[in-house]
Amino acid sequence: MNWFTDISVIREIIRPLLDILLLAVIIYKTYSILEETRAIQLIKGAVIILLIYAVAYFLQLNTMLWILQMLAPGIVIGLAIVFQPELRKIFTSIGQGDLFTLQSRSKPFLVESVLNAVEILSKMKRGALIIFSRKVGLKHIADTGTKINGDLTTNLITSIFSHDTALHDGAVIIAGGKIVAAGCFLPLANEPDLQKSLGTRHRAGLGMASESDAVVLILSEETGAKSLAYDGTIYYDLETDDIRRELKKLLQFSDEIKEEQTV
Ligand SMILES: Nc1ncnc2c1ncn2[C@@H]1O[C@H](COP(=O)(O)OP(=O)(O)OP(=O)(O)O)[C@@H](O)[C@H]1O
Repeated sequence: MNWFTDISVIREIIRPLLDILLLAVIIYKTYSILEETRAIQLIKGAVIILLIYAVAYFLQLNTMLWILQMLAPGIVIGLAIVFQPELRKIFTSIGQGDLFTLQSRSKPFLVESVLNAVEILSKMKRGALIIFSRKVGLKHIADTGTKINGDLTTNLITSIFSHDTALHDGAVIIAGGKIVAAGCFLPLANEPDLQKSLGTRHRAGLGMASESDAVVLILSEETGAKSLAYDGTIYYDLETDDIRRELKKLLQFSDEIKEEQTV
């Protein structure tokens, strides 16, 4: 009998605890993914609508309640469409079992190889588009280009972008410490606020950073400006030291040091 009471006590305590713990982790992870994207506005908007609903409910403002109830399904569907990239990020993150993973170290020498190449290319007045894959797989993007699977070296990056070969056009994808593919086609950002002077290379970089968690390094052929795009935002014309610091910070989330990582 004792063991039976013990089990039911454990069940009574462990089950709600587990329930709360899982919910807290999901809410926290969702918030941390959303916080660096435009979806934070979505959360603020949702909180305001909920507050209006609560006030209308307690004061029995029937017309307001009726309107909110009528609009609710439309709002949910509309938001799901507008924030589809952010939702995809959340579900991919959950699907890849990242909820409980700890941050891993970045490999500083990989960052240095890329930065050296960018310096050389900048002096040669060449443009470049370099994608660092993080947790979200980029196989569908790598498939649009030419598979390389070569070691990440300054020479390889420089030669990809410095010659007028088919590979210099498009983006290079880096994952697992390797140059996985080159000449890749990226989705273009549909950002009305983006500076008019920024052309398709920058739009493609921002598009990639909006649709995935990738970090994108963009070297402008025209101005030599080096920019980073990540979490749906482009940071234009940064100093090399700032790029180095940001890359090391951002890529510590990367699986790029895990040999088993796929694109
Ligand atoms: N969707 C895309 N995916 C990958 N690369 C792209 C894409 N669109 C453009 N590019 C790259 O950008 C190059 C054209 O850059 P463009 O001059 O239009 O843009 P930009 O942002 O003004 O860049 P820059 O300052 O280097 O001139 C193309 O030759 C190609 O290499």
